[in-house]
Amino acid sequence: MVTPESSEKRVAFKDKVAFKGKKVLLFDLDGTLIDSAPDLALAANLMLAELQMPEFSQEVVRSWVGNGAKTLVQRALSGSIEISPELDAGYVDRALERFLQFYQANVCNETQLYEGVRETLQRLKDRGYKLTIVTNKPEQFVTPILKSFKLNEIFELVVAGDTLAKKKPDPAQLNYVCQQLSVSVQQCLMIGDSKNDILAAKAISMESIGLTYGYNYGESISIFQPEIALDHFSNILDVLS
Ligand SMILES: O=C(O)COP(=O)(O)O
Ligand SMILES: [Mg+2]
Repeated sequence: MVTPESSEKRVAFKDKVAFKGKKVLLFDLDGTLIDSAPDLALAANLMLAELQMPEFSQEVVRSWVGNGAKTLVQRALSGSIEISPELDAGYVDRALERFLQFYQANVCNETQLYEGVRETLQRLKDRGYKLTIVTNKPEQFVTPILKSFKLNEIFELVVAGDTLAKKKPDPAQLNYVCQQLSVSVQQCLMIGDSKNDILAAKAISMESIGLTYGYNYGESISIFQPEIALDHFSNILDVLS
């Protein structure tokens, strides 16, 4: 869906490059490069079934993705995006262990790259940009997914949800990319589908692109005011030189 705000910005940026001086692109993974919701929902429902708890549709699980595996498990056990304060920590840990096992076994069953992702990444790399991943997904899943899509070589750096002590919306992972690749915040651009991506970027005044097709808890990404909101991954080529 094109919101009035994103249409206006699209018109403003039409026929000209919107982002200048960028060297490094930071891509979110789930909901940006890959649609992983079917496999996340499967793993969550296998865990819930084992615990004899109600299962949820893929659409509902999709709206719980974005803050890493543990939060997803807590939301599934609560049956809501709001985590129940009554959840026992030991129970959550045991459920999480099972979720991780089920997800590991099904990490790339139905997960798909969004349309245009492979070609667009290659064209951006050919234009000289360094490509990186900044995801809240645990590292143990990121590597097999990238390998299964033969995308492990295209990224200069992968920062996963458990690489550092903090994850998005905290900007620590974004700062880490700047340090590791010796670039300034202004030379970087965060590209993601969720408010976590946009808020992390804003926290350090990094510019960002919001993608409208991913998982943002059922809300429009434009609300969080990325510099621009795009409906298709390949539109990134239009706003970068
Ligand atoms: O694993 C998640 O919760 C979301 O991961 P993402 O940061 O790649 O969207
Ligand atoms: Mg995401």
